[in-house]
Amino acid sequence: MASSLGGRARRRTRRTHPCYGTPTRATSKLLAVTAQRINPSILSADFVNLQSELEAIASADLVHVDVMDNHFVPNLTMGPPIVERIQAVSPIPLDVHLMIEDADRWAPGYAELGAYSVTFHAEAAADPVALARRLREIGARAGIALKPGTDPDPYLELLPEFDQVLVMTVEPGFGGQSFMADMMPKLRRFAEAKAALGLDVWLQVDGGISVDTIGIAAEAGADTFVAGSAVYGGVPEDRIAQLRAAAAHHAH
Ligand SMILES: O=C(CO)[C@H](O)[C@H](O)COP(=O)(O)O
Repeated sequence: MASSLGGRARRRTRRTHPCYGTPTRATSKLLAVTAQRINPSILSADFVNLQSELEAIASADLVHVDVMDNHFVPNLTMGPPIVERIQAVSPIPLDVHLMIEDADRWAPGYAELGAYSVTFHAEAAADPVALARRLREIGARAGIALKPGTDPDPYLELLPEFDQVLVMTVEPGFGGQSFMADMMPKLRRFAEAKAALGLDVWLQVDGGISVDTIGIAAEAGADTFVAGSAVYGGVPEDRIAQLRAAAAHHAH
């Protein structure tokens, strides 16, 4: 599939991290024994000072970049030009979360600009498997996200096609919402499928993650935690350390 980001979608050097290396299928195998990941969401950062806000979270694992189009969700954030600049200056790899319609068309461009991981919504993709394969072919980790109301069943058997599953623990669109503990049975279904299939797919949660809720998600099988207001609502480095400690307490 050709990229639809026009001249901006030049292939970029993928920003790697000493802990991760290049995100190939082989690397993915090595990551089977890794611990949990804390991915701050820059949705809660000061958008006027993004570079210093990125430097403030250098102790995190990946930076979660929320791309919203005001169609798939009722909010608008950024597109390829800004993500490309974030990619250029971020001290840690990019975990791009696309909350946009027509993911089949737009997602490959984010992989081409060098994002380490690109997650699209199941509800916004016509052919999730073909799209995931395309993302992997470009060199990114392929993620699929499910809104709270989306049935996990069709995706359980597709798990080998993905490097990450994002179980939304709020309705996508805004930071600062309350954690939906009733998403834990869905998360457990994916954790069980992951174990049964012997996969190292990352299970991510996003929305309302704090020191009070991260343990609930970790207990249900999450290993990758997105936190916006919980990180940027204080001193980011301290908040990241606190979240890491709280998650580790409940690690599987
Ligand atoms: O995807 C998102 C919203 O759709 C954000 O990543 C999420 O809301 C993070 O914010 P918070 O941790 O404050 O809930």
